[in-house]
Amino acid sequence: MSNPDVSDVSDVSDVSDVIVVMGVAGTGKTTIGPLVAAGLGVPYAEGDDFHPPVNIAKMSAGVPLDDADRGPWLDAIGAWAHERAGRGGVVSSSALKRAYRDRLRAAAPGVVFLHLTGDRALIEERMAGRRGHFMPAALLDSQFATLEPLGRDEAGVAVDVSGSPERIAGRAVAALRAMTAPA
Ligand SMILES: Nc1ncnc2c1ncn2[C@@H]1O[C@H](COP(=O)(O)OP(=O)(O)OP(=O)(O)O)[C@@H](O)[C@H]1O
Ligand SMILES: O=C(O)[C@H](O)[C@@H](O)[C@H](O)[C@H](O)CO
Repeated sequence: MSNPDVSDVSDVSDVSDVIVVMGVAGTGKTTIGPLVAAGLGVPYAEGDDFHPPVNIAKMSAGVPLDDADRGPWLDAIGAWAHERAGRGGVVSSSALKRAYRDRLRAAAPGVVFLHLTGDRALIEERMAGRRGHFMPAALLDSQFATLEPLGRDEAGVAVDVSGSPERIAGRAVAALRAMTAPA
């Protein structure tokens, strides 16, 4: 099937890799991540929950995080990924720079990235419709400016975020299964 729905794959639960759902703010990590975790039969952790309050306050005030702000947050996510190694899990983290992904890989060497990619206009529109979230859409420029897409040597897949969450998650699970299947 060319466009599997996530329900097609939700009965299989043998993925032992830890998946980091990455991408700019508003790309759908919080929406798609739990669906991918359900499809793989593994637990989901929300990356925003690992931020210290000072980071949330900074973003709420419209100020982008810098490398120093993101360090302890990445380490907390890396610790979760390490703890799940060999048992599987899905965790969200913007992981915008390669150096941030290097830091996550240092903590959890087998980690695989799922990059949710999308058109800036689409993501901005979705962010504008989001209510009660600390992240202002005004920070989207800095998110795209900071983003370094996956390199060819980085374990991971990129999935476009057009369409329904179920369709996106279905494509993501299929792509992850294809790349993590034993040779
Ligand atoms: N495929 C989709 N179709 C329609 N709306 C979507 C889709 N995916 C996400 N959304 C909506 O877009 C908004 C942003 O999605 P979400 O909060 O999941 O992004 P995020 O990457 O987790 O953002 P952040 O990094 O800022 O926490 C939400 O209001 C969500 O409901
Ligand atoms: O690296 C960053 O700039 C931050 O982690 C953000 O990406 C937020 O976590 C998230 O996007 C807010 O909703």
